[in-house]
Order: sequence, then C-alpha cells, then structure tokens
Amino acid sequence: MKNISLNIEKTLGFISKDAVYAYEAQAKACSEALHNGTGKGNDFLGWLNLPSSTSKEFIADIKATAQILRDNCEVVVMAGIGGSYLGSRAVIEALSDSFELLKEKKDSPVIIYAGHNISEDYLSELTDYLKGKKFGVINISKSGTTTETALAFRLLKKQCEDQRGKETAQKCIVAITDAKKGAAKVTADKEGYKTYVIPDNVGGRFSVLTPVGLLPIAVAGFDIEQLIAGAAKMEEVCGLNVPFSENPAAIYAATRNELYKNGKKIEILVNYHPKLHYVMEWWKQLYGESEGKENKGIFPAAVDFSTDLHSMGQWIQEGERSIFETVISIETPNKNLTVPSDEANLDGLNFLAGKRVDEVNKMAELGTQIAHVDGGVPNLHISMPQLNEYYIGQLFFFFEKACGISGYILGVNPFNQPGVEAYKKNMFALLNKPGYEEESKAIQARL
Ligand SMILES: O=P(O)(O)OC[C@H]1O[C@](O)(CO)[C@@H](O)[C@@H]1O
Repeated sequence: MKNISLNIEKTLGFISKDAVYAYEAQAKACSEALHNGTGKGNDFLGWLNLPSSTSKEFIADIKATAQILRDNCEVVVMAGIGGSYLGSRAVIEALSDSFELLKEKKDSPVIIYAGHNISEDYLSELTDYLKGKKFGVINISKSGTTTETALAFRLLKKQCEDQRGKETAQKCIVAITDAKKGAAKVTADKEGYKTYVIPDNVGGRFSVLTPVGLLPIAVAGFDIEQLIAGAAKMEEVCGLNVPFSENPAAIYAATRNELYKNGKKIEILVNYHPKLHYVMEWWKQLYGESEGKENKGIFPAAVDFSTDLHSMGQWIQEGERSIFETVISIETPNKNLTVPSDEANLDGLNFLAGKRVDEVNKMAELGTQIAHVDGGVPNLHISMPQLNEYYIGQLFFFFEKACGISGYILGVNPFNQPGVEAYKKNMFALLNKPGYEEESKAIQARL
C-alpha cells in the first residue's frame, strides 16, 4: 500500500537542498528530544506513540458507545472548541457526502457542532433546530472549564433532559474530559454519563486520535480502525531511526524552518477539494498554537482552491513575497464524473468532453503551482493517494510529528499555549466573574 508523500522540489529555487539537509543533525536531535522526553513541554508527549498503542479493546469500547448514540439519536451535537472539535470535524467533513445534510434518508445521525462560539444567534437557532428532535450530545473539553463549550453544554443538557427525560438524556450524553478535574467531569460523575478521559499528557490540538476524535468519527459512521492504522503507519514512516532523506516529518520541519529564516513568514495550506476545509482548520490550530510564541513562528493560513483562486489568488500571485504554499493533493478522487459533450458548444467546453472532472482540477492545480512558483511562492507538495480514513490518519500523524520537530527547531515549547489566556482573563474581568475582582477594577479603569 502507498503512503502519503512530500515533495519539496518546488521550494528549491528559493532555498537550497543543501540548506534543508543542513538541518539533518538538528532534526534528529529534536526527534530524539521528543522520543526521550528531554525537550520543552515534555509532559505533553502522550500523542507520540498513541496510534501504535491503541488497543482493539479500546476501539471496541468506543464503537459500542457510538452505536448507542447511533441507535438512540437522529442528531448528535458535538460540543467542543479548538482541539476538542476540529480533528473530528475534519474527518467527518472530509469523508461525508457534500450534500449529506440535505438528504432526506440518512444512514447515520446528523452531526452538528456547538461550543465553538458565543453567538446568541447561533445558539438560539441551534436550540430551535433541536426542538422535538431525538438528539444526543458529546461534551468535549479537556480542561472542562472552557466558557464557549460549557455555555453551550448548559443549554444542550437542559434541552435534552426536558425533551427526552433524564434517563434517556443520561444514555445520550457522553463526556470526554480530564480524568480528575473540571466542571465537565463533575457534571458527568453526578449525572452518571459515560465518560472518556483525555490523557493528561495529550494536549487538545494533539488529541484527535484519542476519544476526542474517535468517538464523534465513529458516531458519524466512519472507520476509526483505519484512521488509527494510517496514523500507526506514519508513526513508523516518521520514526526516530528513519534517515532524514526518507523521513517526511523531518524534511517538512526543516524546509519550513529554512523558508521562515529566508523571510517566508506565512505558510498557506492549500486544498483542491473543499471537503478538506476543516483539515486545514485543524492544521491551523496545530501549528498556530504550537509555534506562535516568543514573538516568532510562521503564520498558518489556508485556502480552498480553485474557489479562492478567484479571491485570494491575486494576493498570492502578486502580493508581498512573504508566503509559501503547502498543497495537499489527492491523487485519485472517490467518485467518477466525466464532462459531457454538447452539440451547440455555446460555452466552448467541448475540448473537455470525455475528460474526467478531476483531470481539469489537476491541470488547475499544476497550472497554479507553475504560476505561483514563477510568481515567487515556494511550493511544498503533499500527495495523498486517496481521501479515506487510512490516509487522513497518516496525514494527521505526519503533521503532528513534524510540528513537534519544527517547534523544537524554532526553539519554542510546541506543547503549551500561554497566549490564549489573555483574552479569557479580560473577558472574565469584564463579566465580573467571581475571583476576578482586581482584574475587573483594572480593566474598567481602562475603558
Ligand atoms: O478542551 P478544552 O479544555 O475545552 O480546550 C479547548 C481549546 O481551548 C484551548 O485550550 C485554548 O484556550 C485550546 O488549546 C484547546 O484546544
């Protein structure tokens, strides 16, 4: 079976291969620091061997819980934010039919998302939609105290109990949270919800291969064994003893750091299949929270092509030359559709008749690569044989491993996120949260 692969050829007009390979020893040292637990943030390395250490029994347990939700719910709301929802959403959206939500007959519960914003309109419309529906909730919060998620869950719990009764609600609400602390844990214990633990040593953005990602993905009807199998394969491919030249995680980490050193401060992750949109969102959090600190770090951005070629394409082609692109390319689409011939040919598209739509897409991809490289944008290329659970699992682990190495090359702790506390502190002070009296006074004085 093939693996996902990385090609850095189209960065080499901007940086040299020698410069990338000069990172070999450093990348190896960073990889060793990860594996030996000797680097910064070494209490958050539980993700490193997660795929290969996930047992069949554990998967079976997740699948059994997923089945209970599938049997008892027409809608399942996933309450979570950041790493507590982006990974599962990435897989579910990537693998679902683009028009699934519009279909009348559904094989799986409708999955919808909450707890990732504080919009009154959103939450009000959500509760309206859920009226009279047999719904369940997966409440995901590592800390168990995140305001966005806790607020949504408060509403959802009440509505579920009111509509379905306490006993059914108990069956249809599952908590995924810290082993010991946090409000989500306290509530789950009190109400007797089925609970899964997010291991202490796995941070939110590295948690997609824990129950955080696995349970919602299984509820949506996708193959979590294959997801784990793909990730486990990448664990091997990006392993500590794999030579630099064959290790895609090390090469990716080295290349992006070398580009950064050469003034390329923004990395744009690119897809040519809109289903990958949330894979990009997941990646943005992974790299943004891991590397953006100490006043450094590549800014992770993302675009959906060819859609955004008609909006952001101008900037990418001719704007400030501080960017590089990493394209995720899917070799073979899952569906087969050819362009029909048309007698009148009023649109002039008969030159495409008989070709697969994907051939047109691939030429858009190649044409764009050539244009952007000509325009001064280095291009990394990740090839994914197919869009399925196995290769998404590979992609996840590849990016996680590369992120650890890349963060260490940059010299930061890739496993903390102290910066996200600033807005929370101000919000609590502005809302007069008990315990924030001093901060409240101070912030009021500034208004
Ligand atoms: O799972 P939790 O603790 O609710 O956190 C959700 C997200 O919020 C953050 O902690 C940032 O505040 C992210 O790191 C995390 O993925």
